[in-house]
Amino acid sequence: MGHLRTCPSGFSLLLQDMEGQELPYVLIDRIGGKHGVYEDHVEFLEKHFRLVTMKEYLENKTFLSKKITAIYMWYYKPVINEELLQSLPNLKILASSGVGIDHLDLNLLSSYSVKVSNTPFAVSTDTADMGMALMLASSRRLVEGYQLAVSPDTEYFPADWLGAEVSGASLGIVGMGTIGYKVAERAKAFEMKILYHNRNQRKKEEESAVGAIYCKKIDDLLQQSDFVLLSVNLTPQTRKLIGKRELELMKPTATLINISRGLVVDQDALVEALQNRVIKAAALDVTYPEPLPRDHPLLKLKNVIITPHIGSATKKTRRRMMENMTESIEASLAGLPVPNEVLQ
Ligand SMILES: O=C(O)C(=O)CO
Repeated sequence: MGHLRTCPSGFSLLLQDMEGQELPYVLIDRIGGKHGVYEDHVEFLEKHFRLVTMKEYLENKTFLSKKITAIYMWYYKPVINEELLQSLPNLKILASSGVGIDHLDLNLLSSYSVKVSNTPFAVSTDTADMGMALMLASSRRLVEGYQLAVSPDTEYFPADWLGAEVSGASLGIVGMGTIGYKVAERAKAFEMKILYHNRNQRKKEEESAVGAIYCKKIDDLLQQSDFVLLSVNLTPQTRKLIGKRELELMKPTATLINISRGLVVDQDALVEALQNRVIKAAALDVTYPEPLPRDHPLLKLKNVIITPHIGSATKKTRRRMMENMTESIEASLAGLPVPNEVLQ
């Protein structure tokens, strides 16, 4: 007899009747703390899986190594290496939180016949919102404004304290995937002129829905944009995509916004460009490393705002990511097509 199990996001699986059967053993790094699975997700996860923390696994490796069939990778942990993969002969799937997969060696995982999933659709709306938040905060100098407002000896309404307008400005989106497109939808409401650069041109109807103009050459986008927003995946092709040359092509009044990965930008070149006012400002949700060393020059510049990689950090989105990861693991272990499988 089978029964229908419905996950909260509506994905349904016809599973074998599990009554009396053990739940699948799923390896996690830890519960709570930095990188740990959120404590308020645990009740849900434990209805589906027998969670095994790394600590528990290392203490009882002989028994657990054959039992574990999935890894639930919450924010880059546990770290996957050959030694771990060799020790898990029955591992079928690694479910990774978030959209980026640059922290994974897909060739290595596939050589152990391990499927990989991520959660691209769960994170796209919040990450696009974050791009807009950074653009607005940087152009209207919110952080500096807050400091001015709370300073004990400040004078209000200083004549030289002016920001730049977002409405009506031009926005160049580098990487027009799901997140980039959602940024464009938001920017349209701000009456921005939208340019984009992408490996492939979007369909005409998608372009006209947001009024976006395709730039086959990234240089054209860089030269024309008041704001350049990076929403590309980090791959060998996009590593340090924005370097000295590209920064010099940008307008001296332009702002660079990065919601993708720190390594898409040559950070030394960025520091130099900001110090020498080659570009006006930067607003970064991502850097390398994360966090930056406390004495890093980017942390000292007034024309930079930095947030701690919080693109998808809202309660609902993190919950949806966890549900998506659960669905992918269950589908894989049931031999069904895996939602959000990362195909090589
Ligand atoms: O989902 C990801 O990979 C993110 O970094 C979101 O900010």
